[in-house]
Amino acid sequence: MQLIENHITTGIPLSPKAKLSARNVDVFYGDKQAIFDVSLDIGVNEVIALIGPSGCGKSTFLRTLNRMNDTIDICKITGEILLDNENIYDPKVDTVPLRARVGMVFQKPNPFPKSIYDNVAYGPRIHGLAQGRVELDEIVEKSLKRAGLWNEVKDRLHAPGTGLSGGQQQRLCIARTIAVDPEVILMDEPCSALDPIATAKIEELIDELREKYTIAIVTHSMQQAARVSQRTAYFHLGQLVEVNPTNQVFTTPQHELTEAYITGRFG
Ligand SMILES: Nc1ncnc2c1ncn2[C@@H]1O[C@H](COP(=O)(O)OP(=O)(O)OP(=O)(O)O)[C@@H](O)[C@H]1O
Repeated sequence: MQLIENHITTGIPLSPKAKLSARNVDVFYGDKQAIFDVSLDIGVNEVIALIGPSGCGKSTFLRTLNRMNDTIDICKITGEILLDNENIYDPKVDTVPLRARVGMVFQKPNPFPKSIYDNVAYGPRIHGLAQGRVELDEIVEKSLKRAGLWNEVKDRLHAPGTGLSGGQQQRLCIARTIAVDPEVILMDEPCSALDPIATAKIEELIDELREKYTIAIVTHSMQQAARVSQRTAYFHLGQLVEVNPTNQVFTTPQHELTEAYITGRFG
């Protein structure tokens, strides 16, 4: 693998404080290297979009940020991911509370086969976040409100989550993530299974969630990256080629590979 010259990877977040910092991260699936020496800071209350051609390693990199790759046996990671300056790959880090702090929303909405209420209450119950029913009810209501779903479901909280529309299911999954009070939300193409109206709702929601959380979103849609993110990171063949303010990436990209991608010359 030839390393790409002239990375534009200063990686300095727009906000002064980094919430997550990747340092020299390499990822291997067996003998095959999928991520090459990626360093990137993600700021507090920032939405960063990860873009690039299919197979460039966006999802792999995203999954390093909450050790979701641990679930893949052949996957090995070197380097460091610092969350508030602590390396999440330190052997003493427990991945269960880590994944509550750094929650994840997947491409395909994946509610549990439980009621709407129990989907949201699940995490708070296992993490012991509520003292009793009243507190749990409050967490469920607050999370559904924050995910913009409360008004649509408040009269049927005990109906199955899987009975909702695709867009509602994705907002339910966001409510489930929010319910355990995360600090970072990772989103892996959260709208790719949704229609344009449901997509617009999730995009509005991402903008609102930014006030409270740090968000990293993988997207195939450059329009979506432009609408929701403050910075955009362009990946190419497992390398981080450029990270810059989103409007700059889409108007005056600094690297020729970014320019080729955004002008549709490959991807
Ligand atoms: N579980 C796995 N086992 C082996 N190789 C994998 C695995 N997951 C991803 N890869 C490989 O790692 C590389 C990066 O894949 P990844 O899914 O991270 O890219 P991506 O940019 O998110 O792609 P896409 O946009 O198509 O979702 C690819 O070559 C892919 O084949």
